[in-house]
Amino acid sequence: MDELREQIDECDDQIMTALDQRLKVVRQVADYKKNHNMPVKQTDRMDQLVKRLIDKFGDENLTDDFIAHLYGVIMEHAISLENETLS
Ligand SMILES: C=C(O[C@@H]1C=C(C(=O)O)C=C[C@H]1O)C(=O)O
Repeated sequence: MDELREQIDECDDQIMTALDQRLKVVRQVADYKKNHNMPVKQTDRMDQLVKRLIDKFGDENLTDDFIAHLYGVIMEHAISLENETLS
């Protein structure tokens, strides 16, 4: 049991490291949009992104609904940070 939970902790560390890296890139995207007068929220990109992830990773663990929900939360947070960056 301890060994299994260590594996879960390692997975969580990887997830958080990847999310932090993603948000650093999002801040760069915010700067680009500011310089090019582009809107922060881009629903076409968000839809394409979720579709790509579902096509690539969707299975009995990562269900379509879970991927859509998870990335809804992640992208709304990204949009909040972008708006903060621009204000
Ligand atoms: C990061 C961007 O800004 C917003 C956030 C997105 C994201 O977190 O992936 C995607 C589209 C935009 O609504 C982007 O336009 O690429």
